[in-house]
Amino acid sequence: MFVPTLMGQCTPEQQAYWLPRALDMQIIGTYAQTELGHGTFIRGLETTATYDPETETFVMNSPTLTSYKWWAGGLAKTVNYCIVVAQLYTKGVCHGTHPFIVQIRDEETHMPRPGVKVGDIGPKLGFNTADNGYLGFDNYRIPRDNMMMKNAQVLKDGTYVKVARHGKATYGTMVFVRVLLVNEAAFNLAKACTIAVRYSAIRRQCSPDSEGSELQVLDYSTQQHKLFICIATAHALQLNSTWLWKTFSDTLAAIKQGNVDTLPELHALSSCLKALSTADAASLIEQCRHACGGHGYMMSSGLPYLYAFVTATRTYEGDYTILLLQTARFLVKAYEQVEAGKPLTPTVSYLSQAFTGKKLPWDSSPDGIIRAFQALAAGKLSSTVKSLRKRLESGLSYEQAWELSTIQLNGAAEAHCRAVMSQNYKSEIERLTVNSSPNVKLVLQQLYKVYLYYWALERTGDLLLYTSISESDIFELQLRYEGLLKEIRPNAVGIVDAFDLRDEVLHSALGSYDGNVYERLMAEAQKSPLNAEPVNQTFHTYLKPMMKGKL
Ligand SMILES: CCCCCCCCCCCCCCCCC/C=C/C(=O)SCCNC(=O)CCNC(=O)[C@H](O)C(C)(C)COP(=O)(O)OP(=O)(O)OC[C@H]1O[C@@H](n2cnc3c(N)ncnc32)[C@H](O)[C@@H]1OP(=O)(O)O
Ligand SMILES: Cc1cc2nc3c(=O)[nH]c(=O)nc-3n(C[C@H](O)[C@H](O)[C@H](O)COP(=O)(O)OP(=O)(O)OC[C@H]3O[C@@H](n4cnc5c(N)ncnc54)[C@H](O)[C@@H]3O)c2cc1C
Repeated sequence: MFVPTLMGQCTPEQQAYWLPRALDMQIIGTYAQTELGHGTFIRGLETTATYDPETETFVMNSPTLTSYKWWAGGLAKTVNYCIVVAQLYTKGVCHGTHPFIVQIRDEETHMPRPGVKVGDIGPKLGFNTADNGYLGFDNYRIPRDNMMMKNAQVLKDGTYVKVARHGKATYGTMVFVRVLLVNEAAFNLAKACTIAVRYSAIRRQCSPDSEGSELQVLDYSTQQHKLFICIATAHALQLNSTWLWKTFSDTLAAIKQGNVDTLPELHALSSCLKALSTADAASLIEQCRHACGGHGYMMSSGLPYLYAFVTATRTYEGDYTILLLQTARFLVKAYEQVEAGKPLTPTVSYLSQAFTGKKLPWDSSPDGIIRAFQALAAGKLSSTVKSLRKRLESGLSYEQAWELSTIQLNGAAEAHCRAVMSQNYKSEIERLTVNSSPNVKLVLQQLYKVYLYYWALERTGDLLLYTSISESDIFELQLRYEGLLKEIRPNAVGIVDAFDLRDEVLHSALGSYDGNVYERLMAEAQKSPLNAEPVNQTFHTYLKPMMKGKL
């Protein structure tokens, strides 16, 4: 995050100085925004940067315990510089949070600079190879030029000048990383399903009839139900990530031309796609672990590590709930635009036909299911706005009414995102397979149908509310879904092989290409330090005395 922030928040002159140093690794940096007391609410950050025109420096301070920076990766022991987000004061006025480049350690000795308190935050659920750190300042001075001045400037005399065309321009790095995280979610989920599907083809358990041989666990319908949605979702996330990257690049190009009109839509999309992709990837990676039974619980399966790594992505760079609420703000505005007969931006354009007051006629084709997801999102949005307005009519302030409606707002944003993801999944497959063989097309279509049927069956309650789906339609869809799993089964191992992930990348005794699961589990077990000696010294120190009654 250090380098993208240098790229996004510095003037060309600042970039010319800092970027080559960072890219050459002459300096190592991190992004220190979150504090002990605040992560989500950026405006509530407490670190201060007060401009002193006498010395043309900013004085950095951590006025409270809760103002200590907390979490930045590599901050504890590795980095010597960091980007610190602090409340800017000049001429006695607070101008809100701004980013600063701060040297925290000596470039030669690596000692913390006087006035800098830095350390490690301790062990975490995962990410323990990263030295996430804390950081505090005691009247620590940095040169005026170290304020990142692309979007706002403090002149030598202390005059504050706002440059950016958009109030949230300094949040740009977060948007960029949210876009990247959708790709990360796809990649890590692909790893987990490669491990679990390969293992399920090797693992045999139970025999349906007492005479026959035991079945590969991959042949059980319930195992297919657990795993094929993981493969389908990995593709859904990958294709949505490519699409989002293009949307991001287009918006960035427009902003460079001075046009910020598409930024709100990008923010709404990157927020909900980051939220849903990281949450889905984490829960499906855990599902892959369940699918591997006891051996999935071994660190050597690779799955616990993957889960611990990915579940953090649901929180960092904007917590799941918080980001869905950001999308909800955008959706409520879109609702108001429909009411006012104003045009809508592309990803919410479906709303213009959705508020008919009638249930959408059920159609079980893929296009029909996508329309049903859109109807569901529109229906939820409409009910949410009704709740919001009822609360306003009862005399509550907008903020109070909004807070009381946040459960519904999150539901509407999640439904919207699922509809967007489903639509993109389908259209990206169609676009990318124009010249593909019929077999490749068939397999990819089977996968996106699994995604659509799975989520339709997960949301039958909502579909009953907002579409004309009947009990027999649901029954028919369930049978179709179960049939599809059987069609995919013969190709399942080939499909995960096609992710083309090398054994070194999977790092799993269960998921290696050669399928030598048991040999690898045993070889990994031999690495346990407890196997280094036939009798462990704790036997003599504790067990034997206890057994002899001498403890
Ligand atoms: C394709 C290339 C592939 C390469 C692959 C390489 C792989 C690389 C792997 C990548 C993995 C990277 C891993 C890096 C490790 C990361 C470690 C983690 C780092 C961090 O976590 S850094 C800290 C992140 N912190 C957060 O995200 C905090 C979350 N909080 C917020 O974002 C905000 O506080 C807020 C949005 C919740 C609220 O902000 P605020 O109070 O200021 O705003 P309001 O709610 O009042 O809203 C006001 C209006 O502003 C709009 N808004 C808000 N944010 C944005 C934005 N970012 N952009 C545009 N607009 C924004 C709101 O929508 C409001 O608009 P409205 O019109 O008034 O409704
Ligand atoms: C592994 C890891 C690496 C990280 N790396 C960095 C880094 O490099 N740099 C950095 O600056 N930060 C980093 N972070 C911090 C991260 O960005 C924050 O933890 C994250 O943004 C969430 O903020 P928080 O911890 O303050 O959670 P909180 O906001 O305290 O959330 C706690 C709970 O309250 C809920 N909540 C909060 N506000 C509201 C609201 N308004 N409405 C409804 N519910 C609400 C949340 O949904 C959540 O359930 C990292 C975190 C982790 C876990």
